[in-house]
Amino acid sequence: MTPVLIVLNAGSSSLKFQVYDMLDGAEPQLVWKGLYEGLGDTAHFIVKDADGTILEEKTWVGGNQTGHEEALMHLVSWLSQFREERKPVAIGHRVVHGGETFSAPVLVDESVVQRLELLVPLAPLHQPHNLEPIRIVRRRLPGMPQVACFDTAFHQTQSDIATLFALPREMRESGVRRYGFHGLSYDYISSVLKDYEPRLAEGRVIVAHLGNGASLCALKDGVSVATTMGFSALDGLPMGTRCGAIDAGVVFYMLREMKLSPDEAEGVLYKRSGLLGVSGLSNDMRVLRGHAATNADAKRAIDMFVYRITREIGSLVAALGGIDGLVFTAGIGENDVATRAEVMAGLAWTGLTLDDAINRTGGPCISSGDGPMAWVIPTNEELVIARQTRSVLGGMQAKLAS
Ligand SMILES: Nc1ncnc2c1ncn2[C@@H]1O[C@H](COP(=O)(O)OP(=O)(O)O)[C@@H](O)[C@H]1O
Ligand SMILES: CC(=O)OP(=O)(O)O
Ligand SMILES: [Mg+2]
Repeated sequence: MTPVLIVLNAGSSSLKFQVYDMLDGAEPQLVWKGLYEGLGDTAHFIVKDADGTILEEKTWVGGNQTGHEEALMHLVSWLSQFREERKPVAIGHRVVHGGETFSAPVLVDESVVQRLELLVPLAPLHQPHNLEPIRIVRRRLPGMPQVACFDTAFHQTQSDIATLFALPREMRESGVRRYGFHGLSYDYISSVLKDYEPRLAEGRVIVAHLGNGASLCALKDGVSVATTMGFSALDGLPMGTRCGAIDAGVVFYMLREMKLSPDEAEGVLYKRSGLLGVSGLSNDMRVLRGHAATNADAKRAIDMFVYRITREIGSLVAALGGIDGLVFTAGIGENDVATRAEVMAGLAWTGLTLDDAINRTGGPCISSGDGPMAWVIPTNEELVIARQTRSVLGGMQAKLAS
């Protein structure tokens, strides 16, 4: 019987999962991956094997019959058909915010859950949904070890200066500082750089995680020295529906002059801004690209996205004192040929030169010449969660044995 790890990444209406074989000493091996989406409404389940072959699909019509709890229990029952071969031994979760308290993955107990709940206001779009399956598992599968893996933890290597807001000291002391996110993705990219180009693993590399959420990270010798997201996942680059960095004065104007409540203002910044807000059309780059030739607002949204990425990369080049490599990853970074080409064009001053033909075929190396290199590297946040979960469990077993 092979022990397996379940990796969960829960969103507001979706639950992504992956199942990994845990063989002694080897990298966790992906066995199944799948998704529940449309939770709370018309829910859809799909599961594939490691090669991407669809094993099963199912749709439920039934509103509150198909929430996160039902999805999780359906997953447990789906897995039980393989109980002769594979036994779940732990669950690893993506938790977006670890705050000041958690600088590494942690075994979940009641006090951990309580401390993570305090961070909900810092990541309202993510944290409540990340915590929900943790609570459900504690109730429905008591005794199942759970490990929380944080998007913030990878950035703990940053200097005090890089994480400081220019606010009064007592604010910093109460945890108001830059944390940074997408750390599970940056951890993965950092871990595979040597397989793509050994020089990058020791160089000055900027990783562009461009998905529905988007940020940049400056890596030196594989560790984070600066990033565009700050206190919350609202900072930095504009995103699918989030505004990215804006003048804090805009928020006061919304509250005082436009008479928005704090909740309404938060809704505007998190859910109605970014590519969606500027285009008035969609948060999805595929849709915007499809309309850009005929719809000026779609084009404007894309141009703003590219402009801001290019500017922020310039800022990280300064933080690193130069650039040896640029990596594109996540939904847009991995798939949108035109975004990569446009960002690269804006960075010609760094010596980055695009190989147009290779960019069209997806890379992996999309640069030419002797200057800095550019790569397309698919991210794998779930594998990092599996690695971290296993290492926490290993530590726990070692403790029990001693
Ligand atoms: N083929 C594609 N071409 C261009 N953009 C794409 C493509 N596929 C996905 N995307 C973009 O990637 C986004 C999803 O990225 P992803 O990294 O999966 O985000 P998240 O994990 O935050 O949901 C979509 O909203 C869309 O903008
Ligand atoms: C932290 C964050 O923005 O995550 P996502 O990209 O999944 O929205
Ligand atoms: Mg993501």
